[in-house]
Amino acid sequence: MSKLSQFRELGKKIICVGRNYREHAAELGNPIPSKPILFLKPTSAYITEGQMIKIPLGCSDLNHEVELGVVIGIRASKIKQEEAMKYVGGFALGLDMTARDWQSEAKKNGHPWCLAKGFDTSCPVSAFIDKEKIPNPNNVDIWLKVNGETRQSGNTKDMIFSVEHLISYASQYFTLEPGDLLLTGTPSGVSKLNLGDVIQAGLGNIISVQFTVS
Ligand SMILES: O=C([O-])CC(=O)C(=O)O
Ligand SMILES: [Mg+2]
Repeated sequence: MSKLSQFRELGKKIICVGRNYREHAAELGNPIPSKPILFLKPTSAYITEGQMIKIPLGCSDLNHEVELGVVIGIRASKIKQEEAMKYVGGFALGLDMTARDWQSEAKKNGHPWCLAKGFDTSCPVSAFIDKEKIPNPNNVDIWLKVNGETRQSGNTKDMIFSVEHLISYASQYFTLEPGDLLLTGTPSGVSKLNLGDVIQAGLGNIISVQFTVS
């Protein structure tokens, strides 16, 4: 299991969940989903603390989305919700950086979100968090500040679909592999970032990260 401390090198995919908090779905004018909305980011999107978030060329509305990340510990295919936690190796805090202008255009045209969500530096992550540090991932405070001002402040108990439900659901379609990261969706408060902004984000007082937009 110690290998999971390098989940970014080990994992083959980043599976993201969209609209998993009612207030965030509402703030973007989207309906509440009746089943999880999944999309992928490439692992080339990863950055870790000390690296900068880059505004992608041509993007004029880069947004932050703070999310609880679940790191898969054991290969999982078509598993039941009741057994899902056995396959969890640990956790991470992730930022689902989003080019909102590109995403809005893609939504309007029925195009994929690949570029809007998967560009280089679109997945800043914390260090690996041991599984024991988060005994109940469905009740964790999650927060994000920009230049010291709170923008997002939520709790994973407000997720529409629980961590167990998401793992089970995703595993019906993708074989989950050790090191894969599942980002569980963002609470409300997403907002536009500018050059030089400093983001601090965390899970309660379990972990916090800092990234600069450059
Ligand atoms: O772009 C969106 O709003 C969908 C999403 O990733 C989320 O809800 O976390
Ligand atoms: Mg997101």
